[in-house]
Amino acid sequence: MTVPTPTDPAAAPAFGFRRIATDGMARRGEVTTAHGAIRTPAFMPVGTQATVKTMYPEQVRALGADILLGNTYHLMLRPTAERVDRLGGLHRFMNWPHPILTDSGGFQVMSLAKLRKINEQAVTFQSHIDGSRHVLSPERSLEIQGLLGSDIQMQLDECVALPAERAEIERAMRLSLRWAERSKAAFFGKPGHGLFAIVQGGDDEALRVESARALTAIGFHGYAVGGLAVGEPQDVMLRILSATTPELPEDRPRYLMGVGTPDDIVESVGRGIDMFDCVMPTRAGRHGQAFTRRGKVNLRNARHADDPRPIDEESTCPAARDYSRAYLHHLVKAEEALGAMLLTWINLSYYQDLMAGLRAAIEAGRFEDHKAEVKAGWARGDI
Ligand SMILES: CNc1nc2c(CCc3ccc(C(F)(F)F)cc3)c3[nH]c(N)nc(=O)c3cc2[nH]1
Repeated sequence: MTVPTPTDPAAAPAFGFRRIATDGMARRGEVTTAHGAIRTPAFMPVGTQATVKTMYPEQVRALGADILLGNTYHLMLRPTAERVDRLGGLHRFMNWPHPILTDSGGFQVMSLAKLRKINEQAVTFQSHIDGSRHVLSPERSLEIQGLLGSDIQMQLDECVALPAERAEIERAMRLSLRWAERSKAAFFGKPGHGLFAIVQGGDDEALRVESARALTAIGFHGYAVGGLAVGEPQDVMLRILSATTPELPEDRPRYLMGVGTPDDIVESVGRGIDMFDCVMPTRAGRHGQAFTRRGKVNLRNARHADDPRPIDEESTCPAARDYSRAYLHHLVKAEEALGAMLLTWINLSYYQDLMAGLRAAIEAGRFEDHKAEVKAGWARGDI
């Protein structure tokens, strides 16, 4: 195959980000990619194995999702990136003709694979599916993401779980910086496709500032804040964000990886984050939990057995409006598939409504008031 000549990612014509409004540190923006635009602040549903579990792609789109996440680690193992490429790429494969972001796979290797080893060159590991051996280097990760055809590609990085020794955090942060350089050199920026770097540095503000400044100097289409939502308390995450986002370019999107609860998202938007992903709305849905504007409801709880009310009669989502809590409770207890489907629908709908509300509030210059209103709703507790 022809070796693509690397281009400077910053030069790719159609990939872009524009800020429409700002309110304090909060930003209302729009990312443009080869497969369409992403309204920010944005929540990106997780589609690990080329599907958002229990949802049709048309449904996910109808809820207002502009972009989905796919996973290099899972898809390289099954069905393999080469097969997805032969079948027309991930957009065609999963019938999602809108933007897709893929993670680089390192995080999943460290949390899922067996016998994994990391060195300067790459991560090597054995598949959790069949034990086969694999090598994931910064270059191979981008080759896979390119074969999948994802619109936003992530550099390969090393994320350390917290708490961790400073020396360990520093080692992983510097390796990730060297891998960022190699990723930029290897990135073949087709028009409308972007490469994001990932800031590391654990819970150490000085290391975070060093990582953010070094990555900004290299130059990327966007910047993710990695190494968080790995067990640290919310106040630590927010302190790190407050130290990190001011060091990132204002005219590029920022993506906080793996975050989070509705409260995490509102607080992080207020600290200058534009893009979020989290398994919570989908995973919690499969476990019987509903996210609502009045807080979380656990439909496994017997108190719902005779409750004829829907989850939220004012919701535009049929799953939250047309089904009783008693019925949802029954489905969850009976472990019926429809239970997971309806609750996932409810949760993704709530997360997209939350993001739409934040976007409107920033545009109207009333982010702080809106934040207070949303938090008051969660505190009502009469759910
Ligand atoms: C849950 N907390 C968390 N998730 C984190 C993730 C994964 C994000 C992700 C991407 C794609 C998918 C897919 F399933 F939809 F594909 C699922 C999850 C990180 N990823 C990288 N590269 N660096 C990090 O430092 C990092 C930190 C993370 N904290």
